[in-house]
Amino acid sequence: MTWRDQRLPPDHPPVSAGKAGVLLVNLGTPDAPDAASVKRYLAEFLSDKRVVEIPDLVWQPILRGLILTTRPKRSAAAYAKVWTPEGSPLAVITRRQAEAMQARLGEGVRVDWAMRYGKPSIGERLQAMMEAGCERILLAPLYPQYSAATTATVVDKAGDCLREMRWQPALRTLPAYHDDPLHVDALAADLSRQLDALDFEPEVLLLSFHGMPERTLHLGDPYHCQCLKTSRLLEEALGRPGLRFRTSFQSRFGRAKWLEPATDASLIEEVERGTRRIAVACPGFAADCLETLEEVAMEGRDAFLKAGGERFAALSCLNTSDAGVAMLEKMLRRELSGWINE
Ligand SMILES: C=CC1=C(C)c2cc3[nH]c(cc4nc(cc5[nH]c(cc1n2)c(C)c5CCC(=O)O)C(CCC(=O)O)=C4C)c(C)c3C=C
Ligand SMILES: [Fe+2]
Ligand SMILES: [Fe+2]
Repeated sequence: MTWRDQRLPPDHPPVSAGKAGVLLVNLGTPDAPDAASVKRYLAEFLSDKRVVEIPDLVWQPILRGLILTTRPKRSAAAYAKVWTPEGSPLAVITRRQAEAMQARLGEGVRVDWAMRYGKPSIGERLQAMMEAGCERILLAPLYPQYSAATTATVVDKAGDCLREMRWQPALRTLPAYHDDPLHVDALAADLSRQLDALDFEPEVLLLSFHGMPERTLHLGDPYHCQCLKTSRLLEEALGRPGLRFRTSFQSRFGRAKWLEPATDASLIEEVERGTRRIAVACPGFAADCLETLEEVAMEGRDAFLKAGGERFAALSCLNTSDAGVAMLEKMLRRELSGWINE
């Protein structure tokens, strides 16, 4: 007989315990594609010291006085172009990924999802999981490549929330999976399927990753190297000798130097060197979002065609594709080892 089988005294608070849970986390997104919601979201996101590594005394006046007075309107217009009836693509896809994992992992594990910035928050979902009896939680930041600005800040936030709990869950975290054969094979299978379905043959496959300030590379962030490794492994796994591969970094923010080459400049450079047919994939994003659907698939396409390119295809992220959910299930089962019946 375990303590759980014993009868509790009548005045004892209710006990619900013994389960394992998985919390999928992605970056975060505004509640609505309007300037006020985007402002709230950006204020939280860009005040994170893991994201903008400038002392508050210098940064907060720039953020409050300049960025939050100009950017929300422009970003809201971009969000409006990709918003769906169910909400922001990033939130909708992350929720569907969690639903797919719940169906695959079964009732023995509780699967939930959260956003690092905005809603549903990590704190709210961790609390709900604890209340549902999850004494063991696998925190899964859905970033294939590690960076302090993404992966680490998810763990920081979970730590902040746990600090407030009397009864804490045991915590595991999903490591970055940039070179995990499960990830590389899933990307290769899914991108092959999409390339085969195109009505043209691209000359170039551009692999576009979210950028980071170049300084973070010199400070020891492994993000840049992990992006390049994903690219190399993906090129090998795709095995398409007729296709030329190229890696670039998108979404530059602020005045500092960011990782290069930039995606927008690379697209124009390709046209200048004679490329007319291109496909772009974003293997640093687990789910399609503003950066892939608007910046690459809309802005990138327009710029490429305007410069003289003829065919442009933006390929989807793994999202809830067969390859994507099969990969996620295998990775989660591996990380849950010993916590669930295999
Ligand atoms: C995939 C990894 C990501 C890294 C690394 C990353 C670093 C990073 N981002 C900014 C600034 C912004 N990013 C924005 C959107 C955004 N970023 C990621 C992912 C990474 N960011 C995603 C998935 C998204 C999309 C969110 C969505 O709602 O769809 C934005 C907001 C949009 C805008 O106003 O342009 C900003 C700002 C910095 C400064 C940074 C590294 C230091
Ligand atoms: Fe970003
Ligand atoms: Fe590197």
